[in-house]
Amino acid sequence: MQTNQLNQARNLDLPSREAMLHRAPSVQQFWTNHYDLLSDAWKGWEVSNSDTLATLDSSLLDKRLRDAVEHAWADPSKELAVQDLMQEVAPDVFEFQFFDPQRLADLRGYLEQVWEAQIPLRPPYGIVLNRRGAMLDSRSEGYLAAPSFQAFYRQILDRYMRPIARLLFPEIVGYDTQTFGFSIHYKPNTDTSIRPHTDASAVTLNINLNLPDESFTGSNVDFYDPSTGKMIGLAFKPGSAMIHRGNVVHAAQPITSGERTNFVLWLYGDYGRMPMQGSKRVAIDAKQRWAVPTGALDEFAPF
Ligand SMILES: O=C(O)CCC(=O)C(=O)O
Ligand SMILES: [Fe+2]
Repeated sequence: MQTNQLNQARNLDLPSREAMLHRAPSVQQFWTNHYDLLSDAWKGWEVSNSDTLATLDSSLLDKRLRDAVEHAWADPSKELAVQDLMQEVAPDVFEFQFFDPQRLADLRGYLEQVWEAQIPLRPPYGIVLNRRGAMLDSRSEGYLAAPSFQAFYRQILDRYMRPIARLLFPEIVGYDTQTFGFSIHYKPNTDTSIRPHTDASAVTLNINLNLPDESFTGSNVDFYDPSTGKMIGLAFKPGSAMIHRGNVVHAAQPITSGERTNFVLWLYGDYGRMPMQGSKRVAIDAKQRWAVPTGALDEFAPF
């Protein structure tokens, strides 16, 4: 009975933030031991909230992007129309409109209901422990396992992110079979910034979820420009996305007012493999880009 599991999940004793910060073995054990219970609880939650939960589908995405991507799936020779929507804003960093800002309220409303569900969610601790973030991929314990969210997440990765990434960074083909994702939230005095780092991904898609009236100051994401040795500061707009190779050094500047919410999605190869730095861009046929890998997802998680 999923309602029973929903109650059981809500009554679990969560590890303390202290223990999470120290990455105590008991914390990992907590999430591993309760993996199935928590997944079932999210299923039960979705059933009992089906009347009020927004429908998550491609209608939330920018229409131009959706149309160009749909055409490319139907006829890969049309893929350049997708590339035309991408703007190179730093060397090998591309910005484009991902969500329709007017539709983001549906997604954010859904995520608000997720927070109110009182089902334990594991926060991401890639570099820092982000308090109001969640793991999104089924390989991660304590992930957001609600089936409708998972279908949406998979659609974003398989139908949008992977072919777009292959178009921009052809050398990642074969290093893009596996998926990973988390959400992050910045707010002054809580989680404010991330120091310079690279991601353990072949490619990263970072999508902003701020509503049009949710402005913020600070919180630029800086990307390293190897030609000048300097960082280029870029600002997210509601629903905009940046896509870059995981090995580009980047950092999030402190947020000084407001809040910022993003989804961060990664692709890499089986068991975390990544292309070699500077590996050759091999030309491939457009048809190979617009395809979903047929192998199974493995269980490797970078954090
Ligand atoms: O602040 C951002 O949007 C970037 C986050 C990031 O680089 C990361 O979580 O690895
Ligand atoms: Fe990063």
